Amino acid sequence: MRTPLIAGNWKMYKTIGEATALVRDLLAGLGPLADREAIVCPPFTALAAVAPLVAGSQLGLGAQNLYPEAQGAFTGEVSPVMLADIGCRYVIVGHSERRQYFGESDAFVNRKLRAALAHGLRPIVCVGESKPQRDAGQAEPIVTAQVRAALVEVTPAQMADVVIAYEPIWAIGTGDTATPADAQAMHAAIRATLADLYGADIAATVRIQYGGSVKPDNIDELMAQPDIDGALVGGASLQAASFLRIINYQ
Ligand SMILES: O=C(CO)COP(=O)(O)O
Repeated sequence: MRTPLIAGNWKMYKTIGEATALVRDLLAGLGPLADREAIVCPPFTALAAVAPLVAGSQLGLGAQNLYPEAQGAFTGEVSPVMLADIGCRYVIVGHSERRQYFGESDAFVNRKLRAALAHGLRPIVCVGESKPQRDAGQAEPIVTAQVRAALVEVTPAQMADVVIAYEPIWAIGTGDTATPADAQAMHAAIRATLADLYGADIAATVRIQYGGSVKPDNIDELMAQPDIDGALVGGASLQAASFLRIINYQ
């Protein structure tokens, strides 16, 4: 019912030359993807070079951020219209690095998510707790509150295009991944929140990815969990061999 989505978030890595080389390697190594979807999210500067390479291929394209207006005097920003124009289908919103380093609030993340939807992009909205929050037993209320805040004024019909990524902050870039059981518990709590907001039928269709130190050696057990519908992969998406192994999870 839910087609798992494996997404590579390249963050601030890869020149145009490095990006196109990686995409060529991925395309060369990718077998048929019957039961799953795979995308890459390069930095803005590489999108135009990567787009024609992946067009018509099995690899989809996403961006890492957007500004929630179609156009205007917003120096340095990139609009959803521009991302759709360049060939993006997905866009990451609310990554913890943006919340932490660029002060993005829940309300701003919600604006971005709705702007993405309004322009035909599928938002991948990131939620996740910090280590002190987890240690204080607050992980679940914090994450489910982030989900509710991100989805303010999002209609049931629009939920078909929304992807949620649970990324515990303490697991990002640390090698310290959540256990499959802990990740599953949080994914189930997120799905229960979606059921509360939209009903069980819609909640059952929304894809919830796990992110945070996803590697070739832990992807299989993560994907075996019933509520884990894909992965948002940082470091291990920067090399073709490791990302291909993750895409080809068992
Ligand atoms: O933040 C992440 C993906 O958005 C996860 O990064 P790592 O896979 O490098 O931990």
